[in-house]
Amino acid sequence: MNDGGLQRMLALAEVRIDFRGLARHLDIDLVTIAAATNNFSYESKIGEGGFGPVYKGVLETEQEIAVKRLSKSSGQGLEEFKNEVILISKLQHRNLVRLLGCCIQGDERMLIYEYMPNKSLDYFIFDHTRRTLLPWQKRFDITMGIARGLLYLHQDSRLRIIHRDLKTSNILLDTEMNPKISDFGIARIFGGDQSEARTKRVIGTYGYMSPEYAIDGKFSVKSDVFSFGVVVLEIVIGKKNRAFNHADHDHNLLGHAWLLWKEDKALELVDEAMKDSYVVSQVKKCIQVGLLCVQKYPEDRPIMSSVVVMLSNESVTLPQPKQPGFFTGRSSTNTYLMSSKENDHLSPDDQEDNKILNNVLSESSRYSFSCTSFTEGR
Ligand SMILES: Nc1ncnc2c1ncn2[C@@H]1O[C@H](COP(=O)(O)OP(=O)(O)OP(=O)(O)O)[C@@H](O)[C@H]1O
Repeated sequence: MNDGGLQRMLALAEVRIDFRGLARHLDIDLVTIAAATNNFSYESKIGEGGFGPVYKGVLETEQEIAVKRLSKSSGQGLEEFKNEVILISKLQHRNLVRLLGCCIQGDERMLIYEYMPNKSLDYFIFDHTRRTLLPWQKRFDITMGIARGLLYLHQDSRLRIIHRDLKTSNILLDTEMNPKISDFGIARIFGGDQSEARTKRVIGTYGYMSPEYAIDGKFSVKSDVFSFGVVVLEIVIGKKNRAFNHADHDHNLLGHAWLLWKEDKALELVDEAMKDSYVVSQVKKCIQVGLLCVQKYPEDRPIMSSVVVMLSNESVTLPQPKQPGFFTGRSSTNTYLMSSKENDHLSPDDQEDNKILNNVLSESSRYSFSCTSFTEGR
């Protein structure tokens, strides 16, 4: 075993040993949670994620909580559940959602978080009316907050953590609309100087996954950076990458942004809802940073510490973004392939990517599939 593998094993062993103590420390019993959520009543339910329903509750101390109740058919095993508990309980940053406790009793597994009254970022930016509640300055602050939260995960916390499912709906908003990254169910810890891993079980959300992760199962800080880039572009443009379509071409939001960027028409991308509120230099910078993050090759993408510097420093000169990964969208015939005319303009590499994509992407937005001949990094 190489040094990276050994260090990762040690890091994992450390957190697993910790788990026994942590579980006791964080344990909230079922009776308390049932009382807080009015026995998981229909009225208390605030959402439903890939792993099960989420309820709002109020503890006796009057603290508001969000209870993520793992459904028995969710596919999230005890391991993934423990993973989320271990990870979040060890992390403390103002841009990460705080875990208050967990419950493992009989068949029941629950995670108890601080309650975020303003739901998630997608609830605002993809809604025709609510998007007006997020003027430019707020969107910029949210972008910075997400960048700082991700930087903490990648570099500043005691562990190096790859989130693997960063997306607009995983950014929760507190009372002041500060962003908090949530949903660590499939996050992975890297040990020592490990920088990349492969998995046979690719889980994530189409529209946010980098090409190397979706196709090869390879993940690293750079695959999170790709997802971050998609989120940044969605924040500025106010449209969802996956749902985007355009009358003149078959590109997704990334491809569309790249086309306009190259034609020096980036400002045409800006969400109409904030037409009067944005700062041109900041908006252009965010689009450029977004495009740098979604570049096809991981080595071309910046790391999060550079992203934070780029976003917060007016005088930094940024490189020109190269072609994004996965920039073709869904055509009207519901295929992920570009039209043959457009496909002809692509390099053989990209044509191959498109073919593979067409084969692997299913209709469900959250999916899991196996890549052959890769070893599981776990
Ligand atoms: N701490 C919280 N406070 C308030 N609402 C929350 C909280 N956590 C989750 N929610 C709400 O519950 C919904 C479901 O969240 P969850 O994290 O389980 O899934 P998701 O991110 O929407 O989807 P997926 O599991 O497919 O990634 C979210 O849309 C969000 O509005």
